[in-house]
Amino acid sequence: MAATQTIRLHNKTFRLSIPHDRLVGAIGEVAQRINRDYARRECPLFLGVLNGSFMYMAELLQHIDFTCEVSFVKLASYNGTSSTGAVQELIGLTNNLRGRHIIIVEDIVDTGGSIEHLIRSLIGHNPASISVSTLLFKPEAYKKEHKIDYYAMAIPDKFIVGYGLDYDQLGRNLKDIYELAAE
Ligand SMILES: O=P(O)(O)OC[C@H]1O[C@H](OP(=O)(O)OP(=O)(O)O)[C@H](O)[C@@H]1O
Ligand SMILES: Nc1nc2[nH]cnc2c(=O)[nH]1
Repeated sequence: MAATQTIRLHNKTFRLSIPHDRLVGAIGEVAQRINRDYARRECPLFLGVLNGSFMYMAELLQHIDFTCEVSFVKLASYNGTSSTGAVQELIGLTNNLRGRHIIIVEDIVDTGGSIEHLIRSLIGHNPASISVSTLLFKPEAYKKEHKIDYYAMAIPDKFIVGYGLDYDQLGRNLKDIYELAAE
């Protein structure tokens, strides 16, 4: 079924930006790169960042063909359509990470504040390696140094919702990605 062209969440209008089939195709391609790079590493751990990563994690893992573990942590920095700049504490990390190969799974890397905070916390646990995988990457907004190893799509610096991403908690269930329309 064709995707709805515009939607309304709270008081804002969003228009269709990336249809579901393009998301799934791009995720399949990034998964093949991860499969090649991690084929010989012992039991890598995919570490999803809640809430937004649940859709990307679910699709990505269906394309991964090596033995792996999956876990989730939570961070939160966004309020409404702009960053609060304050990344909250990492919660929910129960795994022993010493010597593990960790692949962080994010829905979006924007300014990079969240992944920088997460990477700093993870380094303290002495993992064997850390890489970053994200569904969407905003290169124009990114302000940090850490390499974004695996991104399915680079997008312009516009606020988007859908496929796990929210506007004030709404829109996470949308199967396509929508961008904020000019008022
Ligand atoms: O690169 P940044 O500028 O830090 O932005 C990216 C972060 O923002 C979103 O999380 P958010 O804090 O909105 O929490 P959520 O996943 O629960 O919606 C997203 O899931 C990333 O974690
Ligand atoms: N929903 C949503 N969350 C974000 N977190 C960082 N950037 C974005 C964005 O464009 N949309």
